[in-house]
Amino acid sequence: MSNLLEVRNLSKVFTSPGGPFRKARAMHAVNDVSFDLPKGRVIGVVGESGCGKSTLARLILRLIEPSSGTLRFDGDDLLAKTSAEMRKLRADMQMVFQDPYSAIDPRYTVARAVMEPFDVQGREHAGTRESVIAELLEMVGMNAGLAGSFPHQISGGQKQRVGIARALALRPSLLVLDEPTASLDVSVQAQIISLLEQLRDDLGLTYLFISHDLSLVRYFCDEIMVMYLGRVVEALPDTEQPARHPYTKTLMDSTFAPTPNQRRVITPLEGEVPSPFDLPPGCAFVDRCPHATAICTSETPVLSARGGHAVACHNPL
Ligand SMILES: Nc1ncnc2c1ncn2[C@@H]1O[C@H](COP(=O)(O)OP(=O)(O)OP(=O)(O)O)[C@@H](O)[C@H]1O
Repeated sequence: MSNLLEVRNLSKVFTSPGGPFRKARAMHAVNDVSFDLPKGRVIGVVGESGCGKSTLARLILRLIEPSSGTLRFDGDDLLAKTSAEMRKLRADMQMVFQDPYSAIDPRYTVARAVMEPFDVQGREHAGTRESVIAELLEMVGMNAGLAGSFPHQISGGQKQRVGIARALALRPSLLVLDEPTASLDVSVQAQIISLLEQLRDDLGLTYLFISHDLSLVRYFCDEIMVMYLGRVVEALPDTEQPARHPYTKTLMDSTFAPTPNQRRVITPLEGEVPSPFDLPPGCAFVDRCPHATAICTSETPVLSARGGHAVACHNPL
């Protein structure tokens, strides 16, 4: 299986400017992340709020520029592309957001929203505008009669279907799904997940699926990357693997749900996430880790693999 996406040592540092009473500070929102996404696979990226999931997504689509690292998409060096080349390439790599309508003018009808990618890219489409709109709406399980509706006239689930139709309009091969169901009711969440599964099969799509919800990621994805404060701390080659990183174990223990429509109780992790600006020396998880030993406070563990299962921990389980 060839790789659609290859990410190597990708980092993003945000700096906060200093002032008369404050030093300038740097924060590694994404820190030395490497992975391959083979064509047709679904990799889930999971972690608590602020761990860098959305920043990783935006870096991959080059919506923001990395501080260092390399990105290859279908064999091409993405970072060597000019902005005009990137604009064309973006047709092939699309993003679905948690709130699809945050990026769409509220005065747009459903029809205009799903056709906007053609207008922005100046692309021709096969068939009449009406037939393309009908086809896109059908693809996401929406009645063509809703084409003339405005966002306030349709439900949250329908809005997300419009967001997915928009993302599919130019027939991408990669979809980056950033918490696509997080703002939806549980039953609607399950419908959107099954739509995404069906689209993956029908269109041969490759997904990077970002979520804070490990049970959903385990249900939906082929592989899982667990992020903690900008770093990948564990990469599981399949969803049945037991956790080897104590952080992943805690996330797994605090959730249960064999399917997305059987909801779960989430027990919050104990202890504070350290400030991303003042990372302690050693492992960033040390203050919350029941297995920490002296080395964990002094040496940052590197991600190392055993049988395709990688973990960054001095005392893996
Ligand atoms: N443009 C920016 N400027 C400065 N800091 C930023 C910027 N974007 C993100 N950050 C910081 O980078 C860190 C990672 O944020 P990011 O949004 O990627 O996390 P996340 O895991 O997606 O969280 P959430 O699920 O809450 O969106 C956070 O500490 C955030 O405050």
